[in-house]
Amino acid sequence: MEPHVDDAAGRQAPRAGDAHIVFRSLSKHYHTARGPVEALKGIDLKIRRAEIFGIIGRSGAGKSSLIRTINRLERASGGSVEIDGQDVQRLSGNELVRLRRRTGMIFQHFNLLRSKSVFENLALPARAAGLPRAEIRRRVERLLALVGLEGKAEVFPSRLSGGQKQRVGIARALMLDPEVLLCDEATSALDPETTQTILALLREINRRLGLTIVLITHEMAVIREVCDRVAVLEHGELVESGPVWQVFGAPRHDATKAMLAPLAVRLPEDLAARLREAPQEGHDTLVFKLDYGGVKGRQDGVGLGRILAALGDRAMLLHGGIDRLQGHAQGSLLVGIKGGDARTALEQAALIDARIEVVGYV
Ligand SMILES: Nc1ncnc2c1ncn2[C@@H]1O[C@H](COP(=O)(O)OP(=O)(O)OP(=O)(O)O)[C@@H](O)[C@H]1O
Repeated sequence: MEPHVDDAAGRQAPRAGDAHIVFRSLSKHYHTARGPVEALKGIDLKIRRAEIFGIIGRSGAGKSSLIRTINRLERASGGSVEIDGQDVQRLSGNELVRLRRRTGMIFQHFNLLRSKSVFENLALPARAAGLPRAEIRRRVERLLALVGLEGKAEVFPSRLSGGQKQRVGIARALMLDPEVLLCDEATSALDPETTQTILALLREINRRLGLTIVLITHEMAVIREVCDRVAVLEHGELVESGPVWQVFGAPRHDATKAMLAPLAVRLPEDLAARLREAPQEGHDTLVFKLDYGGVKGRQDGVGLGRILAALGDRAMLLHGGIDRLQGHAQGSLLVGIKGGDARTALEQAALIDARIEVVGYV
């Protein structure tokens, strides 16, 4: 098929999946009274056009510093950040203004002007960009409809719920038709139900407008719900990245495992209370965990026949379940085998295509 050509110079039109934002050996340090703080160290990362990309990390890992280098709210100390091949570090004043128009941003606390109506909040950046009045009015109407706030143009932010304020924030970020939307903890101030509706809206915007969305969050459920790929930062370094099903299905780095721990299947309290390290009188059921996920090719589910064939009919499913993440089966099953000799049981379990961890005996 002929490549689609979009401009007079014959350049190829950007396509979903192309590299859109590229960090090369990016570093950032801050000068503080107590000396330099290395917030980012040698980050190499590509974010693709039209994907939803999540950045996670514990507090102080460098998430805000990283996202803020994209629209140069922070300058890098070394390396580069490119958008469509353009090094944002090298932009002149006017080019920087244009870059900021191409990268909308939304914030945890919405950052709306309280003394201005919704209309005015949306109109301000457009006026600064020199858009004609009629066009501003058209855009405000279209975007308020897109975010589900028709009829709210004259309302003041104080009369809106948190979720509605974030919808205004999203509409404002879209006023200048950006190609990138940066989300800085955009749902962290919202209750779980409102979070779901905002995430659904971000998904819809991503699909309908083909926007590249980069979000930082400390909420793993947000990443799981909405992101295509994810990167994990720890002490300013990129420690792992990949599709969410892979990183969440089989986390490799301790920082990732620690952040995902709250989502992990754990031994229920009643069993945990009876748990022993070795078999004893009355504690002779070997308990182990089978972890499924993060493995290429396992899309259909987990074969019960194989579990039964390997572990025999003394095996009991104690707890857990299998979920689906981006079309991949993943989850954990806690299995018990009564009176089983641990070694034989584990050798048998190894025949099942899962990661195995002995929990103890109950
Ligand atoms: N303006 C600044 N001046 C000095 N140090 C800073 C500044 N901004 C961030 N830092 C330091 O840089 C490191 C990375 O901070 P950053 O805010 O990027 O991390 P984060 O992962 O976003 O953290 P959090 O989840 O707590 O917001 C931290 O050690 C932080 O204290």
